[in-house]
Parts: sequence; C-alpha cells; structure tokens
Amino acid sequence: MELTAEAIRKTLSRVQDPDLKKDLVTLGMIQKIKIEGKSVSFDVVLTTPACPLKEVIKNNCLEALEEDFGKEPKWEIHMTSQVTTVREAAPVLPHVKNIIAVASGKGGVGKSTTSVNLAVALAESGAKVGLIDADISGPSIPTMFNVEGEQPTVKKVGEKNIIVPITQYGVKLMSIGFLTPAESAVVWRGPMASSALRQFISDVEWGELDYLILDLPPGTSDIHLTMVQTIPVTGAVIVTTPQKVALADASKGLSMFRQPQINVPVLGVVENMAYFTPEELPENKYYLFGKEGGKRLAEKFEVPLLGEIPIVQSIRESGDTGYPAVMKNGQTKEAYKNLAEAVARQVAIRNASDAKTEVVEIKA
Ligand SMILES: Nc1ncnc2c1ncn2[C@@H]1O[C@H](COP(=O)(O)OP(=O)(O)OP(=O)(O)O)[C@@H](O)[C@H]1O
Repeated sequence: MELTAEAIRKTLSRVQDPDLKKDLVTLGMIQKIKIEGKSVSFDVVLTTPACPLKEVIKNNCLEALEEDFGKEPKWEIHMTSQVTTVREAAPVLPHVKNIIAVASGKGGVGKSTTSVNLAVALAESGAKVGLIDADISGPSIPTMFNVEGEQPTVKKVGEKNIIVPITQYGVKLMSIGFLTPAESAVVWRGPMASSALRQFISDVEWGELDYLILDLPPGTSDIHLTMVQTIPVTGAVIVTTPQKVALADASKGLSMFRQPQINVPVLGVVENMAYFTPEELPENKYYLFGKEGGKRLAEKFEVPLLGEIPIVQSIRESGDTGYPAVMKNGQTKEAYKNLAEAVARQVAIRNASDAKTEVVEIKA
C-alpha cells in the first residue's frame, strides 16, 4: 500500500480505544502524521497521561500498520495526552477540566489518605492537579502534605484579592486547615464552611487543571448537599472499608450523589484497608475487616471497583510524616498508581459518553 497520510489514517481507523469503544481516528486521537521517505511519525493523543492502556494502544497501532505497510517503514509513535472535559465554557472554574469529589459515608475509613495519594499519583503521571480539603470536621491535608502552619499568600488582581494556593509534590492545595491554626478548636458551621469553600472556588488562582480533587467531609449531612451543589462536580469516588458498618454508610453516601437534585455520576468505589499485608511478606493477606465488601458494594450499584488498597503500616506513617505513600517505591505505590489510572479512565469514559449531558453545573 502506498505510504500516504490518508492511507495511514485508514489503517489506524481499525484500531479501537478499548475503553471508549471507538476507533482512534474518529476520536481525533491521531495527529501530526509526518512522512519522510520510509520514516513515519505521528502522535496518539490519549485522554489522560495516566492511561493504563498506553502500551496496548501503541502495539495495536504498530500491528495494524505493519499488516498493511509491511515491516520496512520506520514507525515513530509518540504517545501524548490531552485530558478531556465536559466543562467547556463552564461558569465557574472554566480552566479546570474535571472536578472529582472523594467521599465516604463513615469517618476514618481513609478518605483523606485516598485523596492525597490519588492527587499525587495523578500529578506524577504528568497531569495538572489541585486538591481542595473540604473536610471541616478535621482538615488533615496540611499534615499529609507536610505544609502544616503554611499560609497561602494573597495577591491583588485588579480590584480583587486572589489567593495563591500552596503547591507541594506537584499538587496545588487549599485547605480549611490553612485558615485556622492547627491547635484552635474552631467549629466550622455549615454556612461558614460553605462560604469558605465558595471562596476556594471563586477566589483561588487554580490556573489550568486537569483534575481538581475535592476531599469532602465524611457523612451525608446537609453540609454535603450544599457543598456538592456549590461545586460543579464531574464525578464522585466513594471510599469504604470492607466492614459491614462502613459499607452501609458508603451505600448512603453513594445514593446521595444519585439523588435527582444532586445527580453527580459515581465513578466507582475504592476499598481501603481491603486486607492487611506485612510489608516483608506481601503475598500474605489477612482480611481483617471482611473480604470483598467494596467489590460487592460496587456490584450492587453497578459501578466499577476502582482499587483495593491494603492496610499497611507505611501508609499510616506516610500520612503522619507528610510524605504520601505513593511517592515511595513498592507495593503501595503500585496500588495507588493503579487507582489513579482507574479513576482517570472512568473520567475519560464519562466524558466520552452520553451521560455528559447529565452533569449539572451550578453557579457558585
Ligand atoms: N490503607 C491504609 N493503611 C494504613 N493506614 C491507613 C490506611 N488508610 C488510612 N489509614 C490511616 O487511618 C487513619 C484515618 O485515615 P484518613 O484520615 O485518611 O481517613 P478519613 O476517612 O479521611 O477520616 P475523617 O473521617 O477524619 O475525614 C489515618 O491515621 C490514616 O493514616
């Protein structure tokens, strides 16, 4: 077959994105085809830098091309990415492509730990990431990022005061905890918290972000309703442990997002503390809180199980020392990396599906 851009496109239109179930050409993923003699280069623009199928897609392209053009041409395939969004021309946070709420029904199940490691894992994949700590009951993000006691600066843009978020480990951070000294026992009442959060949305210099993670307080109170209605959430991630009481509360949390007045797509469930594993014997698993509760919850609500995170001493220690577990090599890094890939994948699937019309945008 003659080596032309059109012929290459025709061949690549046989290669599908396994998640989006459409071919790469129709999805607009094949760009910058350059032919120089027998050397061909082109870009494959994926929907997220955290794409777990990068290698699979690349190999499928190569296979199809060699089938049609033989082994002689030299193929140079650049795997790049551009995170997708359904928030074009959004009234608030117009440069933030996706807002992901991390929620749990019950407290203490590891929602903040999950948010932190998810945010850092996404940033490590190359995405632009922000994190809002909306946990008014006990903001722990400053500690988990080792920025306790730091205060965001304020700058004037025109007539307006703009808050510059704190950046740590490649993630832009705002926390209710930055606004009150750690030792003070300020109780954030609903309206006060909502107004602080509204400020986080309207007065913070977030810039361009691929993913803004929102660490919500535990539970399903009125405060949640206000928060979720204040912030135009793209999708929600539900964190639970496999324990019966946690699962019952997680069901409530999940159902909250599906209420008609909220109507936020649930991206999936994370089973935290899924099993205990001693770091020196990673193949030994002990199901302290029961087995596969998160999986059953995900099945019941017909949403994906995004990850199973073991209970490991170093995860707790990393939280306390402010050096997220995902930054250290080993088994927990893999678990969080896989989680980030699964979340990014579900966001891309959401954005490509018809469900996008259901995402509610509410002005802050
Ligand atoms: N997979 C894990 N392995 C070991 N320890 C964990 C794990 N996940 C969370 N923890 C620890 O459990 C405690 C509670 O976690 P975290 O603060 O993330 O929970 P939370 O659901 O956000 O709590 P809150 O209800 O206070 O918001 C912390 O000390 C944390 O370090």
